[in-house]
Amino acid sequence: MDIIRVEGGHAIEGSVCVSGAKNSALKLMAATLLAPGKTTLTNVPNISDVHVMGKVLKRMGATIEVVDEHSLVIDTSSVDSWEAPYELVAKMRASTAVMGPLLGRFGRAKIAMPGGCNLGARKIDMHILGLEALGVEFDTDHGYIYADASKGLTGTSVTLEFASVGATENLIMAAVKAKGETVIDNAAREPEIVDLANMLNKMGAKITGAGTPVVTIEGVDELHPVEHRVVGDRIEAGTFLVAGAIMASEQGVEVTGFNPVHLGMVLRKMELMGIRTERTENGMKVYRADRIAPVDIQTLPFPGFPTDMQAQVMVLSALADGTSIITENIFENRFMFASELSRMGANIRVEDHHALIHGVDGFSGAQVVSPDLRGGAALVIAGLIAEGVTEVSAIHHIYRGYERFVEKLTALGACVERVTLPDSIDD
Ligand SMILES: CC(=O)N[C@H]1[C@@H](OP(=O)(O)OP(=O)(O)OC[C@H]2O[C@@H](n3ccc(=O)[nH]c3=O)[C@H](O)[C@@H]2O)O[C@H](CO)[C@@H](O)[C@@H]1O
Ligand SMILES: C=C(OP(=O)(O)O)C(=O)O
Repeated sequence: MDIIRVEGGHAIEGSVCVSGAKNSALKLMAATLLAPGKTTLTNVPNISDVHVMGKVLKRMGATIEVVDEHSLVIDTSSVDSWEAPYELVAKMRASTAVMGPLLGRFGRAKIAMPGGCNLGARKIDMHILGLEALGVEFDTDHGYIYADASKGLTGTSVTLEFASVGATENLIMAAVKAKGETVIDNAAREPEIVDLANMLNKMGAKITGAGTPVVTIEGVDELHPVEHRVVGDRIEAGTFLVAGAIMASEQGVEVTGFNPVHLGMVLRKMELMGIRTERTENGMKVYRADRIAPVDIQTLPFPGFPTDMQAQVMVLSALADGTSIITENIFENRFMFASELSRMGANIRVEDHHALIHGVDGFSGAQVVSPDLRGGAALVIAGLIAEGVTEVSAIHHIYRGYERFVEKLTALGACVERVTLPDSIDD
C-alpha cells in the first residue's frame, strides 16, 4: 500500500507549473471519436484518469501513440466497437463522455451504467433526456445503457434542469453531427466546456455561445482531426495557491500554466480571507496569510465557487480567526473530508449540506484517509502546516487528477514523500 507522508512546518517557495486540466483532457479524448483520423492532443496530464480514458478508446479500436509524456496522437479511424465496458466505467465515471461522440459518429452506443460514487448518486438522467430530444432511443439491460440513433439525430431545443457539465458536453458532442440546429439552454459554462467547443470548432463543428448559458450548435456532416492543446488545470492551480497561502515563505509561491480568469470566484474568496495574491507574467503569486478571516462560501456551477475547490478552501477556513460556513450545492456527499480533517484537530460541524467551521490555531499530524480526489489533496496540503507527521492513505484518489503531486510539492521545498508500506500481517 502506498501512502503520502508529510512532515509539517517546512515553508515552500518558488514556482510550480500546473498540468493540463483533467476535466478537459478526458472530454477532448472522447471527442476524437467524432473525427476519424489522427488527432494530436498536447498538454495532456499524465494522470490515471487519462490512462483509463485511453483504455476506453483502445477497447473501441482506436490506437494511441504516446509522443511524449504530455502529447498523444489518437487515431480513431478504425474504431469498430461502441461499448464502454463496466470495469472501465466503474473506475472512472467520466467514461460516459464517449456516449455523445459515439451517437454522433455511429448512431449507437452501449455504456455501462455508472452508478453512484463517493460524492453522491451522480445520475445521468439529464444526459438521457437531452439525447432523447435529439432523437436517441434508450434501453437498459443487465446494467448497460443501449442508445440507438439509427434513425438519425435531429437538432432541437433542450433546457437543462441544472447546468450539468457532463450533460452539456454529451449533448454538444452528439449535436455537432445532428441535422439542423440544436440550442442548449441553461448550459454549463465551465472553461473546460469552452475548451471542448474550441477543439470541435477547429474540427469543423459550428458551435457558438460556449461559456454562456445558451449554446447553439449547427450540425455538420463531417469533422476532421486536428491538433489541440489542453487548457491548464484551474483546480490544480487553486490547490497550489491554497498550499502557498498557508506555507509560503516570504518570497511567496508562484503558480503558472493556467488562466487566472478561470479561478475568479476562488481568488475573490481568498481575498476576502485576507490572502494576498498577485498576477505575474505567467500566472499568479500567493503570499502566506498571517491571519485568515472567516468566510462564507457556497459551491455553484461556474462562474460560482467550484465544488472541486471546496475541500482545499476548507483547510484555510479551519485555520481562520472565527467561524466560517461552507455550503455544498453540487454533490450531496462531499463533506467526507471534514471528518478526516477533524482527526488533525479541525473543528467542523456538518449539517446536511452545510459545514460550520470554527477556526483552530493549528493542525496536528495524523493518519488520515483520502475520501476522494480533492479531499485527498487537501489532506496533504493540511499536512504541510500540521505539527508533526501526517500520513495520507488511499492516495490512488489523488493520482486520478494530480500529476506528480509529491514531486511538485517537493520541488517547492515541502517535506513530502510517497512511501510504499510493507503488507500488514492481517492482509
Ligand atoms: C470529469 C469531470 O468533468 N468532472 C467534473 C464534472 O462532473 P459531472 O459532469 O459529473 O458534474 P455535473 O455538473 O453533471 O453534476 C452536477 C450535479 O448534477 C447531478 N446530475 C448531473 C447530471 C444528470 O444527468 N443528473 C444529475 O442529477 C449530479 O449528480 C451532481 O449532483 O463537473 C462537476 C461539477 O463542476 C465537477 O465537480 C467534476 O470534477
Ligand atoms: C469530482 C471530480 O472528478 P470526477 O467527476 O472525475 O469524479 C473532481 O475532479 O474533483
